[in-house]
Amino acid sequence: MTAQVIDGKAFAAEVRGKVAEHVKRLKDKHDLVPGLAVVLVGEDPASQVYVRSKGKQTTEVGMKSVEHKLDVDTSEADLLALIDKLNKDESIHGILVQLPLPKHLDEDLVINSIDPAKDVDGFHISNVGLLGTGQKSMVPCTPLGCLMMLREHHGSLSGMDAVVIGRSNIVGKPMAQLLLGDSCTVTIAHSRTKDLADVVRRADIVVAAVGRPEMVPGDWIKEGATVIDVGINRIEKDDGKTKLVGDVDYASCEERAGAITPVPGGVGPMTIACLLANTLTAACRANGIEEPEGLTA
Ligand SMILES: Nc1nc(=O)c2c([nH]1)NC[C@@H]1CN(c3ccc(C(=O)N[C@@H](CCC(=O)O)C(=O)O)cc3)C=[N+]21
Repeated sequence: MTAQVIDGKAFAAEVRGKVAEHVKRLKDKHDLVPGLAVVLVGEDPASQVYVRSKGKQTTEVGMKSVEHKLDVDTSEADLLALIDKLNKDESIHGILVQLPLPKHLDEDLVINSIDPAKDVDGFHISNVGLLGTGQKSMVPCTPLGCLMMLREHHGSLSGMDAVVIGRSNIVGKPMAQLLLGDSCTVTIAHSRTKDLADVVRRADIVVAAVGRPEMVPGDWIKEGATVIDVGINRIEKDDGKTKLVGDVDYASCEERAGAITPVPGGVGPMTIACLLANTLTAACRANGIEEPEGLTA
């Protein structure tokens, strides 16, 4: 079997189109412009590229984009003061603090100081708890993007066997919650899992989110399974140039899977599209306006 390629880039463009339509409606009907603030501490070049592309896409869908670039040695008190200011700013509906933060800053403390209603990353403990209990929450962007692609491809996920490889708070755990919410039988595997190959071989859906380049070989994949590759790893090729690869070995997995997301052009673009969708959702909720369908879990 040769897998159908799930085109995350095209799907993300569709999602952004939907977001843009709703943003226009908010402006016309309610004179409301959703605003997203992105906070970047330090000058990691990869983060800067990512923040720039978020800012550009935010403006393109008609929303307000604000970037705060802070010095790498910014104090915790100063960062918390900025978040407090953004929490109180009525023109800002979404706040994203780019992770990871420099070592001297307490990530949990910082994330939990964001108003949960503006926590468009869905990382605040209160959103984590709401998601875990099946209540309305802000849903983390990467898992939400994966869920949207799975629903689009399969329709219903009910009763499917799903294996999530990776147990991070930002992808693995929330992904498992979302799949459970859609009635999958969910296994969370990780670096200590015994017989990982056998666990993965049972899966109708494999979500790879470990951050290890090409670690899932094709012979772990059940014939016809759907493979969602969350990894974005920059590796050096033999000729000294670099390229982006995922957490699965694409060439061999593609031969066995029924469907697969590529890297780049898969989960990555959907993550940013979902960030915009979450900002729109947050703006609607903050103003008691009915939120659009199909843009959240
Ligand atoms: N609070 C917080 N929230 C995040 O969501 C967050 C974060 N911090 N820190 C950094 C990571 C990374 N991340 C990416 C999103 C999209 C692409 C993306 O669109 N990638 C393109 C390729 C880009 C390229 O060519 O380098 C693709 O996969 O096609 C990449 C990386 C979100 N992150």
